[in-house]
Amino acid sequence: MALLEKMLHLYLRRLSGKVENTTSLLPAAGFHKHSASRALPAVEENVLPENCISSAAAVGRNTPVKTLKEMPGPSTISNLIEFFYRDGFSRIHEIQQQHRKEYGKIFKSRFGPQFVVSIADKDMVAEVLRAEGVAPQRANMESWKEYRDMRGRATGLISAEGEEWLKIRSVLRQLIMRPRDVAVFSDDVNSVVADLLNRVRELRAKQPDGTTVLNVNDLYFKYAMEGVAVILYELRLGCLEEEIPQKSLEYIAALNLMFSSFKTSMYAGAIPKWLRPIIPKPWKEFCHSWDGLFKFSQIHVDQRLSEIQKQLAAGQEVKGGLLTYLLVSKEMTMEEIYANMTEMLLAGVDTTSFTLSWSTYLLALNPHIQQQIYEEVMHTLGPHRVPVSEDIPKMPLIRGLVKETLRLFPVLPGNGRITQKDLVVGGYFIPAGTQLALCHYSTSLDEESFAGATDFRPERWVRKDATERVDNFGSIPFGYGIRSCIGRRIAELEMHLALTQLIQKFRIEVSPHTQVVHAKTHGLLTPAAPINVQFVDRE
Ligand code: HEM
Repeated sequence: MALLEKMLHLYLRRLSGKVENTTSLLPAAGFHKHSASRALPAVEENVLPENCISSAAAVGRNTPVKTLKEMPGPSTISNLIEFFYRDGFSRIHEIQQQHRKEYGKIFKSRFGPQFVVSIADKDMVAEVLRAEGVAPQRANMESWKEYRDMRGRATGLISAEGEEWLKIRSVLRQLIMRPRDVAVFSDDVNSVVADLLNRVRELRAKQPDGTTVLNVNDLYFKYAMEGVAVILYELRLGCLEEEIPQKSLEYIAALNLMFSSFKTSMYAGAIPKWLRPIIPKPWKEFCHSWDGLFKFSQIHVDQRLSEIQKQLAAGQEVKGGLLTYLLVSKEMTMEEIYANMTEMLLAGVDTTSFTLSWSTYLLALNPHIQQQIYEEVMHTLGPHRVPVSEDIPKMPLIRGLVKETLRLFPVLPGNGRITQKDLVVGGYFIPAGTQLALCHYSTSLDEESFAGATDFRPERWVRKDATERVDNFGSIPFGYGIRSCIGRRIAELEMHLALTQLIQKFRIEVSPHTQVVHAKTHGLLTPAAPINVQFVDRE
């Protein structure tokens, strides 16, 4: 009883924001933990439809199907201890592995009223994703929707469902889903990369050895923010300047605050409404951070709208990028534009910056691999030519570098789905409405799919012969199918152009300040300590 009390106490402390929490910017990424402001209808564990025989190839024909009741999994009490007593929230990726070892490739968990089936096998993940309907549901977004209803805001792509989601997705997918759609942003992104290179030079000059840059993620956060802003809002914020303009400083401070308070308030979704008067802080912070995020987007969207109106009034031709198109085409309402700009900014900064940080760390630790990639860059571009998006397919190792980084450190270590129809997976009957956790970290590090799974081998993505065949469902860092990451091509463009030029200009090396950096889950898979490396001039 004392233990239960202690766990409840810890739980409430977390909920009230006194303990750092670890939720995700993308609701599905953090699996189930912030998706239950209104619990899903209880899943009946002991049910099988009549004459239920599995047709799934994985279990063979005419195999009797088992019920969820028969599925193994950790007990509720051991889950509570793991997550709330042993701070499992910062080790979700490791717990995935541990549970897979203990219970197999498909197992169930219960978190209070929430019931989750976890799938840690690439073939079963493929089965689930291939069976998706036209508008898959990732997680229960009730708390996001509640905020939007309360403020009269629209839902964006992350939070929308059904018809609403289909409408927004069909507008955005024609603008940014294919590499050639985002190729038009190459010059804008390259102007941000030029600032990134300058900033590296400025930062290392401040260190006694003249080469070390401390905490590269801080640098990449600003790069990613500037990169997404130039594409989404068609403007430069000046985040990478030595003297950041006051106006931009305020934006950065506001955004940082929003990001951090957003992270500490995600538990709002886990608190039942009736408990809010007793524990008001998470919901208040949740609303406060959304207010800030929407305000930021609205300022920039309105600013662009007024520029367009002035151009039109002066009889000038209106030219521009993504935002201009959305404003001019009127395919979305103003509220939908605000909501999507807000949610895309939210989804596009940390994801890209953590991946760049991990790539940099892996390059520093593996100089011989870095040398191979450098030679490829030299062969394609020489020492001075700035790459454009058409150059990227000619540099398969640059692409392999990003893929391999995301395999070893999938920034979203897991994803979610709520099944929309009855399924048989791994021999178990899973009724519609069941919450699934797709364990991407675990499948990414599976020896069966990736020989030498813990080794950093970007070239495994280049060779596609029988021995090194890469199975895509083993590592799907951007998700799969119709509900996959809409910003994938934007993120890849930003990462490919930045990494190519960093490798072209600098040798990235470990420094005496470099420490062993492990991953921790903070919603996303983040470096648990600062990454400090040297950037040594190539020439
Ligand atoms: C390394 C960078 C990134 C990674 C690894 C990543 C990964 C993901 C993943 C795994 C999902 C869920 C997909 C699914 O459920 O199947 C997702 C969704 C999403 N991402 Fe990304 N993302 C990245 C960058 C970005 C960027 C730069 C943007 C925006 C500019 C963005 C916007 C979104 C949006 C709006 C969704 C929701 C899509 C929907 O529900 O239809 N992401 N992302």
